[in-house]
Amino acid sequence: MEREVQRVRQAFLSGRSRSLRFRLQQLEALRRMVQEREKDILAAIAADLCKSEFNAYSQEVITVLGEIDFMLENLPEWVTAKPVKKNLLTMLDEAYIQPQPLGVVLIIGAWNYPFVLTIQPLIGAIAAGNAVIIKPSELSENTAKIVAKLLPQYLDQDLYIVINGGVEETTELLKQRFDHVFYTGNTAVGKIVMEAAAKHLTPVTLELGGKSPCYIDKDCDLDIVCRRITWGKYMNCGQTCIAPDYILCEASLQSQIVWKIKETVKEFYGENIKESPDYERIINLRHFKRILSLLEGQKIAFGGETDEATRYIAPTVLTDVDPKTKVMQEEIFGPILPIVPVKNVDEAIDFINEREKPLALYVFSHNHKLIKRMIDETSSGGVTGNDVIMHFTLNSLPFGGVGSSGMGAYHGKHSFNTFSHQRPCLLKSLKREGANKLRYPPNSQSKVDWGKFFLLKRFNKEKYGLLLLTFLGIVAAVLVKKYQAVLRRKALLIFLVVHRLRWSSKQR
Ligand SMILES: NC(=O)c1ccc[n+]([C@@H]2O[C@H](COP(=O)([O-])OP(=O)(O)OC[C@H]3O[C@@H](n4cnc5c(N)ncnc54)[C@H](O)[C@@H]3O)[C@@H](O)[C@H]2O)c1
Ligand SMILES: CCCCCCC=O
Repeated sequence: MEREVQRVRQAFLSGRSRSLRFRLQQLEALRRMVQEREKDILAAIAADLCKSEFNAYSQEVITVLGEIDFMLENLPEWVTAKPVKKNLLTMLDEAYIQPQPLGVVLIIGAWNYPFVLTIQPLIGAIAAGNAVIIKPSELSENTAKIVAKLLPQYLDQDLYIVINGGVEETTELLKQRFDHVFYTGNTAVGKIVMEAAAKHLTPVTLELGGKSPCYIDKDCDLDIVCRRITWGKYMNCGQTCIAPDYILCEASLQSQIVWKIKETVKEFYGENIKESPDYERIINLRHFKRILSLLEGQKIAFGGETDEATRYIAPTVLTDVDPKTKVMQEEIFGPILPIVPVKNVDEAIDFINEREKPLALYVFSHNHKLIKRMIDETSSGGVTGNDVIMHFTLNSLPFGGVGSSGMGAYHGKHSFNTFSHQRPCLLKSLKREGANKLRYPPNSQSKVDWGKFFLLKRFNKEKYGLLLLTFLGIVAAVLVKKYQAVLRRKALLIFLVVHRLRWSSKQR
């Protein structure tokens, strides 16, 4: 492991990942990989999650291709140094922010969207000029294998490598020194990752989970609301980090919601859900059993059918759920949707605020003010109003958690920033030493007053005239510097005119 990391570091130190041209080439190669090997990628995702090619393409591949296109289009602008505002002391200097790669980045992927959750951070890390070690999740072993097979065929083989393995390999990897660790997965492992990174003072991005609430106001079109929730909850068999975890609504809405979700499930997956190509399976037996245990003692309004052999759990809704029961204590990450009755929006807000900060929050209402109030009075990684999941798809929005749902964010420019160091640069001249004398010892009241003037723009009234004079002097100096060529030409002109006038008067 140590040797592998060393090899990647040496490749980074060669400097070749830094040029804009190289980054664009690698991103184009990655795009080619996705396009040319699409069938293999879709087959691997299908084998891991029992997912149709259509779903694998629209939930994972489209996002990856969109992200690459977005980077290719914007990277030339993002990599350029950005001049910044200056103060009176630095007005003749050069001051700018230069984004630079961090170095060697470790990306630890998750299994539930095994392709996009591994490749999308990789795109950001390449765009920012880093070298990368990718550790896909061992739970989605087919996608892990295809990623390890394809990447070296298209990308620089020393700068970007894949290491496959489970907890043991990840533990070993985490002992190494990285310049950034980007982890997607559960909160408990997030703590392990952060602790390991802290030993090297390595910054981390933690894309974690949590119980994302979904509040339904009574002022709503319930047909539309339930269709959108059904889509987001049962997509990928509920194994989506930002799936609505539970519903909060007034008790009187419960039966209508149950009925409408049931009807929508029929519309989406047909009478025999098991036969639907659009309905996935639970990743493994451990998760299957964990999800089943959440049903114990609950009132199942519909669903609840299971099949251990195929790890099938039907879309299920629970009503009148007691917040103290197990299903409300941990992230469900499966196709079970509890409804917790609340009296009103105030109680819903309190309910959310009494718990850990979730990765996503969903609010449905015709009342825009109510949605804004929910946003103002709660906290979550992201929000979608009157829909679910969709904030993930907009790469101008940073995607990430807050509190126990994670730290840091990515997607689009936010990925580029996550994997870059924003290096502040100030370039001074060795001339104009006069102004610098202000900061050299011995210090004095007069120097402090000058400092106040230059940095805080505060005047000492007695010295007002003097300061004003200095200021005008500086302005004049700046103008002279800026218009040097023009002034020189003007002076020459004046000289020639005067000379000519003198000459003509002598002639007369
Ligand atoms: N925020 C997001 O973008 C996002 C996306 C997907 C999943 N998630 C969250 O991830 C969770 C589900 O994923 P998971 O945790 O089952 O994924 P997982 O078990 O696949 O773990 C993720 C990674 O952590 C590694 N790992 C597991 N145990 C480890 C240990 N003890 N030490 C070191 N490394 C270890 C695995 O090898 C894997 O690469 C859910 O909570 C979900 O909400 C979050
Ligand atoms: C439509 C794609 C959703 C991906 C969500 C990622 C977290 O699990």
